[in-house]
Amino acid sequence: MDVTTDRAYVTFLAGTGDYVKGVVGLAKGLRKARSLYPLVVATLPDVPEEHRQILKSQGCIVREIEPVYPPENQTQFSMAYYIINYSKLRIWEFVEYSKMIYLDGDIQVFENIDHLFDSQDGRFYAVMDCFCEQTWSHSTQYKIGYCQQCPNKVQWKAELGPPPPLYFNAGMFVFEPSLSTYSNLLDTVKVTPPTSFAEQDFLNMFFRDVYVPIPSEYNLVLAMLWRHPENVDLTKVKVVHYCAAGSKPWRFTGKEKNMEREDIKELVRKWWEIYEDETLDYKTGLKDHEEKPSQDALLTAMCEAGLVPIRPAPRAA
Ligand SMILES: O=c1ccn([C@@H]2O[C@H](COP(=O)(O)OP(=O)(O)O)[C@@H](O)[C@H]2O)c(=O)[nH]1
Ligand SMILES: OC[C@H]1O[C@H](O[C@@H]2[C@@H](O)[C@H](O)[C@@H](O)[C@H](O)[C@@H]2O)[C@H](O)[C@@H](O)[C@H]1O
Ligand SMILES: [Mn+2]
Repeated sequence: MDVTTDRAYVTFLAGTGDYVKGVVGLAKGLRKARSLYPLVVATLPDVPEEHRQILKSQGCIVREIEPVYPPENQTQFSMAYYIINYSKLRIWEFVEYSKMIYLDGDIQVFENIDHLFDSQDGRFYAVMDCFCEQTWSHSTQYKIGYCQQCPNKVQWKAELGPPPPLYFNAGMFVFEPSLSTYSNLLDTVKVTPPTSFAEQDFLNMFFRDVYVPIPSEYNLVLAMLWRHPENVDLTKVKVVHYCAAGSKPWRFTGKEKNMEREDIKELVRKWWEIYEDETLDYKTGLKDHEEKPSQDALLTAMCEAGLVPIRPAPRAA
């Protein structure tokens, strides 16, 4: 596995609430999955200093971003707080990284997915979403019972025009930061009327021509378990997205619809198992007085361990 320093995972944190627990869980999950890359946390200004310190103590790279707001509009977002999710667009400005994997704070990575960083450039990789939840009741798809997860179950009616293009869940995606893309995103969002799924709808429109669907094992949208169980093999799932109503592990009560399911309770338990595992806490590893190994010593150790990092060109004498 080539190790380069210009790759990283990135998540987004806003507010003074408990999503910081989600991000801590994600940082520990990536460590447990032995990912080779750091977790960058794009934080809005309203994230308290105490939360930033917690994230830094877990080895996260904390980067403050400014909010991004869509144009004024009377849109009813599917969830009122979705308006802050437009701020995710700031991550395209993190151009010190050539490739990043975005993960929502309510996602857990249970198996290593570093290989996604080797996917072909110039594409936008994400998992297809599902239109069957109540959150989609505003949409034509929902009204006629059409879902891209089972396109033959209810045919898209020709009189409705072409079927909707493949649509991804924006809780996880592989992308390349770029100042030109960033500038284009911000210019376009200023003139794009907001819609129910906020930045998720916007990103689907923006990246429509380069979107490449990847298997649901990389972002299990929990509703798939009861909406399309035939499309889910839990034994293969690497990434779980706790986006169904009532499924956020750090505030789980089990009272909402579908939250009494044994598979849901097991996935929540697995999240807590990582969150509470102190052996997964970030350790600087070296006592302050100990000499940190030189870069060469680290690279030699990684070569010997078969990690075969890209060795920097020998320094000029
Ligand atoms: O109060 C909030 C709401 C959202 N988020 C971030 O925005 C992401 C998207 O929101 P959410 O996951 O709740 O949307 P869902 O996937 O459940 O629709 C979260 O995962 C967090 O990373 C946050 O930090 N604070
Ligand atoms: O701001 C819009 C959000 O839209 C998405 O969440 C939705 C979507 O997946 C629906 O299809 C589900 O029905 C719903 O439960 C879920 O919350 C993303 O996960 C999130 O990161 C963010 O982009
Ligand atoms: Mn989410």
